Amino acid sequence: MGSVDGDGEGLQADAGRAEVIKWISALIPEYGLPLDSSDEELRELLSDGTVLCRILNTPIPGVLEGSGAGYTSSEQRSDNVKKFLSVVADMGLPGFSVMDLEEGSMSSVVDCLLVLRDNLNPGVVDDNSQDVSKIPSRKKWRVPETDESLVAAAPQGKTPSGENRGNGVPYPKSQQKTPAFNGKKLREIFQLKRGSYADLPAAKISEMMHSNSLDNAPTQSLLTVINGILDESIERKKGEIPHRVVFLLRKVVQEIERRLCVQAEHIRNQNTIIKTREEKYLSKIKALQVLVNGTNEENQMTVNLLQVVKEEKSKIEERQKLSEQNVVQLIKEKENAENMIASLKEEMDVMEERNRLREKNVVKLIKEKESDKNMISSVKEKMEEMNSLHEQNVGRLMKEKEDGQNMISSLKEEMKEMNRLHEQNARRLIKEKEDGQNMISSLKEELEEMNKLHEQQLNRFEIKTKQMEEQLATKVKEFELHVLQSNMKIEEVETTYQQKSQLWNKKENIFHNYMNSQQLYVKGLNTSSRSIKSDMYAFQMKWRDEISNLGSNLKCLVDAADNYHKVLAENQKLFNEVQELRGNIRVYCRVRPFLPGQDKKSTTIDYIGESGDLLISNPLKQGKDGQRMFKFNKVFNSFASQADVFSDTQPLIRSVLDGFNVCIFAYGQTGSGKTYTMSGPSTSKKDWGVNYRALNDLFDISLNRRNIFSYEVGVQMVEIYNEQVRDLLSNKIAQK
Ligand SMILES: Nc1ncnc2c1ncn2[C@@H]1O[C@H](COP(=O)(O)OP(=O)(O)OP(=O)(O)O)[C@@H](O)[C@H]1O
Repeated sequence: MGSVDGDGEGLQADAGRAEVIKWISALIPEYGLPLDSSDEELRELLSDGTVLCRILNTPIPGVLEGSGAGYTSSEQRSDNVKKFLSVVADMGLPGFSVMDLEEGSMSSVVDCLLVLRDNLNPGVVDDNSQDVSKIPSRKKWRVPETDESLVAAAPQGKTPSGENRGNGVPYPKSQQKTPAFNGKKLREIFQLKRGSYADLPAAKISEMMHSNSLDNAPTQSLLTVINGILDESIERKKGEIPHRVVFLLRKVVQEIERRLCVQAEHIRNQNTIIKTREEKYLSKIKALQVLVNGTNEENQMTVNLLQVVKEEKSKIEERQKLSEQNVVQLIKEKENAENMIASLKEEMDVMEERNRLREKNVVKLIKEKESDKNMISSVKEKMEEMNSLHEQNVGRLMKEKEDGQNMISSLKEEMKEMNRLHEQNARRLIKEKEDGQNMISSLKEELEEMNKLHEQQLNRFEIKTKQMEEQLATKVKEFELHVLQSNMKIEEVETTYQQKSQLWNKKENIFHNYMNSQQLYVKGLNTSSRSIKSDMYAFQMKWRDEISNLGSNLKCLVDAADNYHKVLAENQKLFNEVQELRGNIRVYCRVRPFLPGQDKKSTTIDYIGESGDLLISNPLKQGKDGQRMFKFNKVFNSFASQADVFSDTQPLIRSVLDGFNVCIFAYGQTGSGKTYTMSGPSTSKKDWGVNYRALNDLFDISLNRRNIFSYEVGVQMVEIYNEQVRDLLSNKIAQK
């Protein structure tokens, strides 16, 4: 007894690969591979991408245009694979790396194809069947709690940048999809009344699915479609939601999810832009503040410089004042010196006056001397006169000598007295003269000394005056030079000061203008920043409201999905009841076509009815026995395919997975086609008999329900021949 559940990963991989090979063989029979093919054989089949494109093109014709078979260059092969991956990504399914197709494990490729098969479910399941394969996918779309989870759950192929999602394959843009869907049809779908979604033709839904109209549809319309489908599914308890509608529902939910992601991304981008702008504005404001501070510092420096210039100016003014004071002092000194010179001149005048007086005195003394001389001469004359008189007297006296001897003696005495007196006077006069002469000489000496002193003083004064005049002149010159230099310096400083002050005035004006413009600019920036902030706030509020609306809608959707599970369970129950009502025991008849070499004219089939009637005619028998009518649940004519035969038994397979016992067996004479019907003439999927198809369905459904149920499948193959049961899978040949 063999079990399909493998314990190891290798077994699982083999089973998966076999599934994929089975599916590919069914879709494209000419590429059929044996089920036990290796990874390398599968890689060889898929590596040029043609088979992958055909896998998509077969159930969805035209989804990949221009990806035909035949000789393909390496670029074409790569293009084919990329196209395939882009469509898979657009469907929101996991992909694989192009490198996986070239080397290494094929597990990711096999997984991708299995999921794709589950999603496409190509032609095996009819429209009435319940496609439970969406259950795990719906679980994947569960409404995320936060924005981050929204982004994480988003289909990566829908990222705005359209970049790889880790496998190095770029996703195509929406323009690469199938031709545009007619907008009218989309509106019809969006405006459908409740209960009419299931009636939408598959072609219309398929057309819409492969267009980009969902991308352009308003979110409210998409939500209306979801609500409509869910309402309809709840109301249609006895029916099921067709696969195409479920696929539409899934597509719509996927679109909403994508929009949520895009919106979240958009909000995040807007936030980043606002933050960047804010940082930019802050840095600009900082730069302006730095500029203002720098300008203030520059101003401060200029003010300091001006202060220094002012101080220098005040120093120069002080120096000028000092110089002026010096000049005044020098002028005063000059005046003093002049006064001194004047006083000295006056003194000199006084001395000259004195000298003049002294000269006058000397003249007076000389005059007195002369008068004394005159007096002496007059005295001498008088004495001569007296002598003459005396002689006259002597004569007379002689005469009177006798008479006058006495008198002569007395006269002699008198004369002697007179001579003594005269000698005394002469001596006194001589003395006086000598005194006068001494006085004159002393006066002369004194005068000479005075003159010498005066001359010396004069010379000194003159030298001093000259020196002072020279000093004064040099000082005046120096002072004039100094004053000139100071004036020049003051002029220079004043000019530079004026120039600098003009420059700084200009700079100040420019700076003021610049500051005003910058302040206006900053005000403008602040205003625009505030308006942008308020816009963004409004925008965020709007998006928050919209996201909360979407959240509540999605919550409703989740609730509806929960209800959908309940309805699904009810539907399953109802389905099994319907199967029971159709009959627990069903008998089908299959008419085998003639084998090669058999005479086709010898057929006994007269009539095959739609409701299971079979009329057999036997030309060898006459009358009633010649024709016999049989009644079956259904009769398959000789042209019925394996799939036709299986289609009626297929619903029963699901009942097996819901816990019902089902037995299908073939009955008939040797060579009637039992083995053909149950097993099929070959392993090609087209030729699969009921067994293979039933097992395939079992595996498919159990795989789709793997997140909900865990099934254990066992296979037993027995043959009952001549009322003896034989185990056909036993290794022991004789075991019964
Ligand atoms: N529907 C059919 N179309 C074409 N060929 C058929 C069909 N059914 C049976 N055959 C052919 O008829 C022959 C006999 O079929 P098959 O072996 O299935 O008969 P059987 O009932 O299993 O015989 P047995 O009881 O001896 O095993 C086979 O060659 C098979 O290919």
